[in-house]
Amino acid sequence: MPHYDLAIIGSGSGNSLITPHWDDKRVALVDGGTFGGTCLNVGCIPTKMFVYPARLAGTVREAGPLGVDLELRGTRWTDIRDRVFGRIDAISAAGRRYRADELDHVDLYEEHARFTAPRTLLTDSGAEITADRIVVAAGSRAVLPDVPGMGLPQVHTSDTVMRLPELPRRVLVLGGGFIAAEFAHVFHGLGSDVVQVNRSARLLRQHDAEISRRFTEAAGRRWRVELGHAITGISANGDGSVTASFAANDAGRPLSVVADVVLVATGRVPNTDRLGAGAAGFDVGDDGTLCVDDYQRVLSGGAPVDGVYALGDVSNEFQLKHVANREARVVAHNLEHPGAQRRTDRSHVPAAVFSDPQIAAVGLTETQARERAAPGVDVVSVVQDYGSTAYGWAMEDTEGVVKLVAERASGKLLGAHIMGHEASLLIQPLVQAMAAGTDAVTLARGPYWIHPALAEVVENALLSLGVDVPADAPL
Ligand SMILES: Cc1cc2nc3c(=O)[nH]c(=O)nc-3n(C[C@H](O)[C@H](O)[C@H](O)COP(=O)(O)OP(=O)(O)OC[C@H]3O[C@@H](n4cnc5c(N)ncnc54)[C@H](O)[C@@H]3O)c2cc1C
Ligand SMILES: NC(=O)c1ccc[n+]([C@@H]2O[C@H](COP(=O)([O-])OP(=O)(O)OC[C@H]3O[C@@H](n4cnc5c(N)ncnc54)[C@H](O)[C@@H]3O)[C@@H](O)[C@H]2O)c1
Repeated sequence: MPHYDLAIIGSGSGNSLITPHWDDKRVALVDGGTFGGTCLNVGCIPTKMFVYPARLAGTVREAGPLGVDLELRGTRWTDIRDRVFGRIDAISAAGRRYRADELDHVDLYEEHARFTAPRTLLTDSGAEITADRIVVAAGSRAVLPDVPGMGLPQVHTSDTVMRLPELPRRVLVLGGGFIAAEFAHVFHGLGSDVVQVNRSARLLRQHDAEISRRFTEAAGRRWRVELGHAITGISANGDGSVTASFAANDAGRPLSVVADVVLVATGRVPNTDRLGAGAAGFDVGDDGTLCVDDYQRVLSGGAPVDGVYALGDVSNEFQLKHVANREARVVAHNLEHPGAQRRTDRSHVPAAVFSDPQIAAVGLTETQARERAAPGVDVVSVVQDYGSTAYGWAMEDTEGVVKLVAERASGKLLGAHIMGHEASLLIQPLVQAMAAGTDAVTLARGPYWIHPALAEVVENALLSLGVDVPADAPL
């Protein structure tokens, strides 16, 4: 039975734990999927490499009102796909080769493993691995509704839909979250007829209600959006297409949609259930996450298990790569400095939805801020249009908004929500301010804001927020 100083389940964010500290020690890296994990192979990176060309195609629509008559002669799906995976597959292969062949102190196990005891793993081929320290970085996977037809070859998840042999003529997108919003934009932008069907009444409903409402309307202006319908089944038609059937949530009419490809984007679950967490006695949350404390130590009966850590989608509810990366840095430190353990700070985690329009958010929604406000604390909010700034005029923008939520008396920023061009860039000064504890007045009046950059919409939102301005505030 091989024994290691460190065993890691998952070659996504887990791969970054193999620092020079381990050069003179023995490390096992176990991954039953594609080397490099979700973000690299089927997640953040390839999706954004599809989003960008889809966005370029969309500029044709935006240019006309500005007096620039562009014509879209077509998009080349196979060229786009091959550019994306030509780059990504090579990175995954090189990473795999490095770990498998070039590092004497690392053993790569390319199979699924589960715990049989807190520091013992059993792989599918029967190899038993013990280690002084084990890190679980096993990620999450897509879940599909339990209805007939989900096994049809036309039905895809984000794992497979980017490798299609050709651009489908008709795409049905199921769901109203991040993945659905991004892929509806990709396929619409590249030229497919897209129908997005969501069970609830708004898209991106975890977002601030104002943003969610505005995004639902904006998406409906681009592709067909059907709300309040739950899938009941998918059946194959004789011509290679499928028909998906939906029941209305209320007394409304049922719906059926014919499509060549169905993308199911109805959420992801942590891979905890396939890890033998029960055999090891680890705590599992109601949402299926492996329970960890602030130091990323896996818990058993509420107490940390010596030497066992977890990070990323398997153990946090964010399911975001920048959170997994941060947690990996904390775990790497804690493995290397057992006497000086550090905590993960998750207080101001931003996220962006790379759809059209783009969305970015950090902190509380207005509803959450009002519900959570301490007695006597007044919460204020503002919605500032991109179109109220000079750059917004240049763009002839009619959709973009910055929404801010803050405490009136202290000016403390509680939440920021942006929809529109490069929302993911515009939000970053607000993320920085919230992380550093900079109040709205100081952020608005301290630094210079470049004129007439689009960032002025953030400056103007801060200035119109309605927080109290101290007498000695910068002018
Ligand atoms: C379509 C899509 C787009 C996304 N876009 C973004 C984005 O733009 N920005 C963002 O921040 N996040 C995005 N995410 C989320 C992001 O990809 C994840 O949060 C991140 O990859 C999680 O990293 P991880 O290390 O926790 O897990 P992963 O990268 O999933 O790694 C887990 C690895 O563990 C392996 N594994 C699992 N169980 C076992 C086992 N029992 N034995 C052996 N191996 C096992 C798997 O094969 C996998 O390789 C996206 C996700 C998807 C699906
Ligand atoms: N840009 C990014 O950062 C990015 C991009 C993609 C994915 N991600 C991460 O991946 C995670 C998973 O993405 P996702 O879009 O699959 O999940 P999600 O949780 O964002 O959305 C799931 C959607 O599916 C719907 N749904 C759930 N069960 C359903 C059912 N049975 N029938 C119909 N609809 C159903 C939900 O109402 C919701 O609209 C996200 O939470 C996010 O953290 C991030």
